[in-house]
This record gives sequence, C-alpha cells and structure tokens, in this order.
Amino acid sequence: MKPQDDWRRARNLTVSEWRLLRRHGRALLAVAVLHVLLTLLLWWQGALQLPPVLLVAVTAGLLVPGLVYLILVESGLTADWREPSLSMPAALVLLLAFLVTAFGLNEARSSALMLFFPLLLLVSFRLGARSLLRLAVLASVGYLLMLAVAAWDHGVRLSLTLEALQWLVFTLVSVSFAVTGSGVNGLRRRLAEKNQALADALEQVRDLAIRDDLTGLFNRRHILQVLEHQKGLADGGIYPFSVCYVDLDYFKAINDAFGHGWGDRVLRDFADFALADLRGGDYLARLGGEEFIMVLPQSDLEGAELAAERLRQGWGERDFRALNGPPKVSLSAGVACYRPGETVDQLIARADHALYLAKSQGRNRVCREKT
Ligand SMILES: Nc1nc2c(ncn2[C@@H]2O[C@H](COP(=O)(O)OP(=O)(O)OP(=O)(O)O)[C@@H](O)[C@H]2O)c(=O)[nH]1
Repeated sequence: MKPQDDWRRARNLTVSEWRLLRRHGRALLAVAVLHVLLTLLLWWQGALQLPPVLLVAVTAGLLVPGLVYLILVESGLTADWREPSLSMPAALVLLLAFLVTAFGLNEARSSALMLFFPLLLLVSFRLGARSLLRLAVLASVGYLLMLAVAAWDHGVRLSLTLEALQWLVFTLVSVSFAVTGSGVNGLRRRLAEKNQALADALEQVRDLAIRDDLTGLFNRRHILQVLEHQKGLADGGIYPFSVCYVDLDYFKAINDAFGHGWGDRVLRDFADFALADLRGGDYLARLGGEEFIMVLPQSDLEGAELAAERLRQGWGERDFRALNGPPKVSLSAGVACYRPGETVDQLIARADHALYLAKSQGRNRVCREKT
C-alpha cells in the first residue's frame, strides 16, 4: 500500500475525493506557473515596468509557496484540515501576484487580471458562495488600491474614465463569476450527496441479496459462491477447506410448544452465538429453516470436527427457560473435507450425509463423513 493510501484511509477520504483534491492542487499550481510565464514574457517584451525586486517577488512569491503548497496537498498533510485544498490562501496569494503584475502594466493592466476569472471558477469547486463573493469583492477593492498606488507612484495622470471603466467591468465580471461558481458548487455538492445516497442504497441492495432476512447470516446463494471460490483455491493447491452442516434438533417441537416467535428468536440467537464462536476467516450461512452451514478454510476434517464439537458443546448450554422460553436446544452436525475435483454439490451432499448419521445416532452429536 502506498503511503498516500494510508493517510487517505486514516482520514476517511474516498478515492475519488482524494483524486479531486490532488487534481485541484495541481490546477491551482498551473495557474500560478501560467501567471509567472506571462509576467516574464511581458517583462521581456518591455511591456511590464516593474522594479526587478518586485519581479523577483512575484516569481518567487508564487513558485516557492506553490511548491510548498503542492507538497502539503500531495503528501496529505492538509487532509484533515477544515479546507484541505487551501483554496482561499492560494487564491489570495495568486490575486496579490495578479495585482502586482497589473501595477506594472499601464493601459493593458486589466489583461494581467484575466487569470482571476478561471481562478474563481476553479476555487468554486471548493469554496462556498460567501467565500467566493468575498474573494470577488476583495479583488475589486485590491484593484482600486492598486490603481491608487499606481497613480501615486507613476506620477502620471491615469486616464480616469478608462481605468474606472476597466475596474467596473472587472468587478462585475468577478461578481458574476463568483455567483455562477457558487451555483456550480451547489450543483456539485448536491450531486455528491446523491452519489453517496446511491452508493448507500447499492450497498443495502447488495447486502439484501447476500443475507438471510431473519438471522442476517449469509444466505444459500452467497455461501454457494463462497464455496465455489474455496473450491478454486483448494483445486489450485492453495489450501484445503471443510464444511460443517448444522441442524438444530427437534426444532418443530419448539415452534409447536413456544410459538413461531420463540422459534425465530432461537434461530437468531444461534446465529449470533455461532458467529461469535467461529474464527475470523470462517463463514456461516443459513441454508433455510433450522439448517446452517459453516465453511472453514484451511481446516482439514479433524479441525472441522473440533470446531463443530466446540460449537455443539457451547450452544448446548444455552437455556431460554429464565425468559419463559424453551429449554436447551441441541444441535447435530456433519462435517466433510473437500476432495479435489469434486463439485460443491457433492461436498454438501457428503456433509449432509454425515449430518444424517448424527441424527440417526440419536442427535446432539457431530459426525464426520464416511471415508
Ligand atoms: N420459527 C421458525 N421456524 C422455522 C423456520 N423455518 C423452518 N421452521 C420450522 O422448523 C421446523 C423443522 O422441523 P423438522 O424438519 O421436522 O426438524 P426438527 O423438528 O428439527 O427435527 P430434527 O431435525 O429431525 O431434529 C419446521 O416446523 C419448520 O416449520 C423459521 O424461519 N422460523
């Protein structure tokens, strides 16, 4: 497992969330690199009148934090922060760089601010409506301040009408991008919620398809698939496995004497008891009625017999009389070990036959297949 997988799991991020987060971080860095290239090009062409110290500040001020930012996001260090993509601080740094470059341009100053619009759209995937509007307003105010500093610094009269017009257009477009972006964000959030609900529903459907309603154990269909899988492993020489066919004794008498409700309760109790008794890698399913099957990977006949015997003894001590229920309910079991090449049906039939022996020898016992 890669280290990134570790932190993603630890912080409960889904694979797609994690991918989106990384993609977002790279896109923000791409905007920064694009702006640096644009700034250098304008400077090289002589269109940008920035003192070298400011030029270096824009370049280094974007590239160095950009690199730190990329490392933070990619390594997952920010994953459990409130906003793991750090969109707001990243957008503020970029906005500052846009404004500094715009400061160095004269008539074409608003062209340096064009990248602010894709930036707004980009961060709208992460920020809410309020943050986006705040960002747009901040950019507008920043633009005004930059104009004031430019007028003071350049010592030339700016074309007030033109500058005011450009500022107004910038502000209106920023606000409309922020509004559109927050709409996109809302849609994305609703889509994510719907996807989650769909994933939960699919999980439930999957669970319903493989589980028995009454006990919550695997059902017959699923355990047959498990058996086919185990057969494949055993045929490939990976490890042997055994099955244990279990049947509660005189169950009809419990229904008759205590009612169907008690019968159901005993079945559920048995399921819980047997599950707790099994090893981690073992499987338990209800085949129907009061019949169950255990699949025991990496167990030979002796191992399976021991497991079945332990279950028989433990379960045999359960007594429901204190709850006005039935007395002890014993079980009979038949165990069989998979023989390479045989079918799953043949294996189950051999375990069923061993169960038949246990029943015919008086019940409350475990019998192994006839060899
Ligand atoms: N309460 C309840 N009873 C069930 C359920 N499914 C099957 N049964 C009952 O289980 C009983 C099984 O009876 P039998 O097959 O005669 O077996 P038994 O009485 O356990 O006798 P042996 O197996 O020979 O020891 C029947 O009365 C079924 O109606 C169920 O989901 N809930």
